[in-house]
Parts: sequence; C-alpha cells; structure tokens
Amino acid sequence: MDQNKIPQATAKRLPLYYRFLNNLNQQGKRRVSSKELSEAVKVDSATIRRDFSYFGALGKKGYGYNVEYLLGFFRSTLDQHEVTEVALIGAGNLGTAFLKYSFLKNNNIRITKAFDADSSKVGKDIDGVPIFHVSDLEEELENIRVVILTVPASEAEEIAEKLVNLGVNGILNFTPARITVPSHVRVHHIDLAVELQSLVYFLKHYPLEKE
Ligand SMILES: NC(=O)c1ccc[n+]([C@@H]2O[C@H](COP(=O)([O-])OP(=O)(O)OC[C@H]3O[C@@H](n4cnc5c(N)ncnc54)[C@H](O)[C@@H]3O)[C@@H](O)[C@H]2O)c1
Repeated sequence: MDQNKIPQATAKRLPLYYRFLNNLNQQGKRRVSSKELSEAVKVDSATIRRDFSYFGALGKKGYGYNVEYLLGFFRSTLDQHEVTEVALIGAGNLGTAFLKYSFLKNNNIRITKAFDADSSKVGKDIDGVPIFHVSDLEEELENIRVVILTVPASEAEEIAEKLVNLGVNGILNFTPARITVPSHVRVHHIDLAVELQSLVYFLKHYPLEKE
C-alpha cells in the first residue's frame, strides 16, 4: 500500500497500535476486537476501524482482527525491519531519564549516542549509551538522521542549525524553544507544559461524564 495515502493522524497512531499488538502477539493471542483495542489504546473503536481500513484490514464481525497480519503490516510501514539510530543532545535531567528508560525496547529505534557540552559527562555512558562532547558532533554523528533535543532552550536554535548542516532531517524537540529549520526537516515539539495546560483546560471546559 502507498504509505502516502495514510492520513497523518492515522500514521501518528501506528506506533501505539504496534506496541499493543506486539504485546498481544507475545502473549500468543491470534485475534483482537476493535473494542479490546479501543480500551487498551484509548482511541474510540470507530476511529480504529477507519484507521485499519486504510491498511486493508477489515475486521470480521465476531472475529475481530488478525494480530499477525496487522503486525506484519505495521512492521513494514514503521520500518521495523531496519534499526533506526537516534542521537540525544543534552544528557541532563530529562535526557538522562530518556537514556535510562527503555521505552524503545520493543521496536527497532535505538538511542545509540548522546552528546553534551559538559566535559565532566563526556567519556561516560548512561545505560550503555556513550556520551560525546557536542563539539565532536561532526565526527561522531555519522549516519544518524534523527535527534532528540533536550538542551536548555537558549541552545536549541544553534544546535538545530548544526544538526541540519550535518544531514539530520528529524528532530524531536523537548525544549520550549521554537526552532527554525529548512522545509525538508521535520520537527516535532513536545511541550509538557502546553500538554498539561491543555489537559486542565479540557477538564474544566469539557468534563467527561461518568458512565
Ligand atoms: N526536566 C523536565 O522535566 C523538562 C520537562 C519538559 C521540558 N524540559 C526541557 O528540556 C530541556 C532540558 O531540561 P533539563 O531539565 O534536562 O535540563 P538540564 O540542565 O538538566 O540538562 C541540559 C543538559 O544540556 C547540556 N547542554 C547545555 N548546553 C549544551 C549544548 N550547547 N550542547 C549540548 N549539550 C548542552 C547541559 O550540560 C545539560 O547536561 C530544557 O529545554 C527544558 O526546558 C525539561
């Protein structure tokens, strides 16, 4: 299937589905209903059915979806066969937490290198990930095209510019800085303060009803 035809909102949910289905598969489950999936991944079942219809997975009434088929589809779509190496810049509080948290265990994305400006951290490793000096980016980044940015906001723009010059085309930006990059580079911002504000706003203005 032509991956460009999958809407972006659907594509964003793929890793969520993938993780859950992978767990099911490891437990030996062969099928799953959209209701079960919906409860697990917190996406309503109509959306799941619509998402899955893009993958040619039409659930059968009373049977649900075939776990192996879906996993096969997700693996090829998410490039699970290939290992994607990711670098992390800024091994401070947040960066260290990411290096320690093995949230990437179940798929083939791995943080393989970290960079920091603090010489006392350079040469050490955090949970097996070596820390290099940020001035060695050029020599050490090699083929890495995806970077997690956890530096102070004031450093973000300058680092991003360096990264783009070295061929990076994907940045997951945890800093509150809004960085400017050329149009071929994709930046996803994750701003925890904004997410929290939005949650509180929704709770206040759109409270959910108890069932
Ligand atoms: N800690 C949190 O809970 C949290 C939450 C949301 C967002 N953030 C954002 O994430 C970023 C990091 O936060 P933190 O709490 O981990 O800060 P921190 O000060 O603990 O870590 C920043 C790290 O970046 C390094 N650094 C500084 N300048 C650098 C440079 N030019 N190149 C490479 N490394 C450099 C520092 O040596 C340090 O290790 C900040 O922008 C912060 O606003 C943090």
